[in-house]
Order: sequence, then structure tokens, then C-alpha cells
Amino acid sequence: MSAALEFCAIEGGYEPGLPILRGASLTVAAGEIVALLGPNGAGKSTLVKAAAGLVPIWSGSVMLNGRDITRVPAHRMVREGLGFVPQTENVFANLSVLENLQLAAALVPKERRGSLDAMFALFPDLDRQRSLPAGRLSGGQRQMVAVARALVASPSVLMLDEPSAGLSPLLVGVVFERLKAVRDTGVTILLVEQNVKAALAIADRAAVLVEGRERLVGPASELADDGRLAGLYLGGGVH
Ligand SMILES: Nc1ncnc2c1ncn2[C@@H]1O[C@H](COP(=O)(O)OP(=O)(O)OP(=O)(O)O)[C@@H](O)[C@H]1O
Repeated sequence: MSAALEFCAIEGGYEPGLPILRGASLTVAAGEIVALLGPNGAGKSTLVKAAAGLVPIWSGSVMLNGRDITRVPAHRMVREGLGFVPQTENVFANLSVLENLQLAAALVPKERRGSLDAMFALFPDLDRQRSLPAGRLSGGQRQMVAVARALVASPSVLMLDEPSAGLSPLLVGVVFERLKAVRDTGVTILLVEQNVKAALAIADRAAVLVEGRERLVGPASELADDGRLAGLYLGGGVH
């Protein structure tokens, strides 16, 4: 399978001299769901933000479908085909579901703009609530609005930062089931998650990041039973 998103020896951080990413490498193949796991502060969010052009990369490269996007500014990423759903403030609470999607669509170049009907077909819950302000939706439905906003730009790769945050287990299941449906439309997914169990259940492969470097990468089904995973969360090394 060809690589859709490739991180190669990424070093970077928010302030010069204070590296957060310390040589992180990871390949996400086209059509995969890859879970990016790791303890608090490992740099998971920083890595996806760096790919999205929101955190400086000092060295290394990010390739999207074979194109070097390392220095592409954040506002150009949509044109490149990289979608990003941040963890917070990812919808306009005072605007309706429909207005949220219309606004997202208005910011997308015509040649990349997907139809809103396709979004409502993918998220039937949102179709039923299209005139409701996003702030009055359930947490799970709000996440779906955030995902749909990113999908309007027809990304080839979608990165999501902890879409399960703050959701009940039941809603996590509902949102993740929709992410699988998104993947089935041909979108490659990189999923940052604290919810290890739920993430491994939908991912094809997973990577564990510790102190800004990947320490364990493998098929999700194998990592679920791998004792080294818990060791890395507890601060132990991989032996
Ligand atoms: N805007 C920022 N400015 C400076 N440092 C930051 C900023 N955001 C995060 N950091 C630091 O970067 C490090 C990695 O944070 P990051 O959010 O990437 O970790 P994470 O693996 O996603 O953790 P979590 O699972 O807790 O969200 C932390 O030490 C954090 O304090």
C-alpha cells in the first residue's frame, strides 16, 4: 500500500531550545486508520498540529501522498488535501449545523468542495438537526459537525485530535463507528487518542509516542494484547 502521510524524523516544538518532538517517524498507508497513542504530554497533539502547519518543525519532513508539505502554511493545508479536527473550539456553537457546514464549504476552493448532501448522508443525526445551533447538540453530535466541517474540503487524509474527549462510552462508540464509515469513503485517518481501548478497536495500526518519539508501532489487534503498551504508559521502557 502507498503511504498517504509520512512523518520522517520530525523535530520541533513551541519554543526554540525546548524540543517536544524528538525525531518522530510514522507512516500512515492509504486507506488505513492509525491510532496515535501515548501518555499525557508525549507530544501526540503537537505532532498532528505540526503536520497541520500549526507548530514549527525544525528538522525532518512531512509528506502527503508523496508531496513535501513540511513548510506549507496552515491555511494552505486544505488545498493540499490534509484535514484536521482540533480537540476544542472546532464548531461555531451559535451557528446552526447547516450554517457550520456552509461556512466551512465557503472557505474551500471550488475544486475541492464536497456536497453538503453527502455530509448529511454520512451523518444522518446531523441531517435531522440541521437547523439546531451546534451548541445545543450532544457532545457526540458536535464532534460529528466538526468532522463533517473538515470533510467538506474532501481531504485525502484526516487527522483528529481526541475526538472521544468528554464523551460517554456510548457516544464514543457512535462517533468511532462514523469514523469507520468516513474511512470507507476513501479517507485515510490518523487518530490521536487517550481512549486506548476504543482507539485500538477501530484502528488498523497504532503507534505509541513517548517523549516525542514513536516507541512501539504495530497492528492494533496485536498491540491490544501487548504488555509493553501499558509499560510505556507507566513510564517504563520497552525491553
Ligand atoms: N501551546 C503550547 N506552548 C508551549 N508548550 C506547549 C503548548 N502546547 C503543549 N505544550 C507542551 O508540549 C508537550 C506535549 O504536549 P501535547 O499536548 O502534544 O501532548 P499529548 O501527548 O497530546 O498529551 P495529552 O494526551 O495530555 O493531550 C507538553 O509538555 C506541553 O506542556
